[in-house]
Amino acid sequence: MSRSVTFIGNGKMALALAKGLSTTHSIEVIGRTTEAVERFEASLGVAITKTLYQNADINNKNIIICVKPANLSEIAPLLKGKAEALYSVLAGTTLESLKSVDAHHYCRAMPNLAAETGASMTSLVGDTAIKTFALELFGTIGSVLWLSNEKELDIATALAGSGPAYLALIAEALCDGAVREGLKRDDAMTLMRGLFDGFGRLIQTTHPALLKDNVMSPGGTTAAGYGALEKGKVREGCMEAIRCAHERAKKL
Ligand SMILES: NC(=O)C1=CN([C@@H]2O[C@H](COP(=O)(O)OP(=O)(O)OC[C@H]3O[C@@H](n4cnc5c(N)ncnc54)[C@H](O)[C@@H]3O)[C@@H](O)[C@H]2O)C=CC1
Ligand SMILES: O=C(O)[C@@H]1CCC=N1
Repeated sequence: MSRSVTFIGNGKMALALAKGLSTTHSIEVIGRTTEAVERFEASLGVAITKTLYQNADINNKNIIICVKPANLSEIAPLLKGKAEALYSVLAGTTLESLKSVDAHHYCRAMPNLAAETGASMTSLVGDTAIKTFALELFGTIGSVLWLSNEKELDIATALAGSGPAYLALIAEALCDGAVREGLKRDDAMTLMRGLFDGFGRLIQTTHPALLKDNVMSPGGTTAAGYGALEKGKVREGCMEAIRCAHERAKKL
């Protein structure tokens, strides 16, 4: 395996990305403790190069930084050498502030948790000299979209970065509703998973408004349920979720 990536941080996002990338790339993880990087390797199920911050040399490497935004200033001085490229998944953290880590090129990426199944929707922005490489790297773990500026990336964070959590709320609530009506929990979960799978495919080629029109029969069940969603202000709630998440990204 000739291609390699180095992760800084060993949390949920690093693991999801490493799961998606480990079939095509060799993986190095820089972490705080031997136990943490060993746990990471065990969860990944693939042998990795395990490095602690005190020994970290990022010279000429492709780095994906996956720590919390607040940890960047603490970590930057610990990294020796000049990276080939620094890819950051840190929400709201600007390209300018990434320069506290020495690198030839900088890129912000906003993947989501579906990276672990090779189905992330990842937005990217940064140094156009590495655009092709970045699109290919993150293309390994799903779909990619290169955006024009960082403001757009912060909005993309609210939509596709945080999005799995919003859809999880809908998924759980729909199951709860079915259970309240008397369906067994396991059956409700099976139906919900099948629903999301089919919907995920349909929405690739059908506009959401048309999809809804095709499901809703006059005076039928969908119209009754849809009315309840509008009464519950689900549409407004979704738009507010994006606004609040975007506001938060700007403050991180
Ligand atoms: N979880 C998600 O779905 C997504 C997360 N992100 C971004 O990924 C980054 C990591 O998030 P998660 O993996 O969810 O969080 P996490 O809490 O699972 O992992 C954070 C990791 O940061 C490292 N860390 C924490 N404190 C540290 C310190 N003081 N010094 C050095 N390293 C430290 C540790 O390796 C820890 O595992 C965040 O910046 C977040 O904005 C981006 C897209 C999606
Ligand atoms: O909640 C967060 O801040 C991160 C960024 C996108 C998903 N999780």
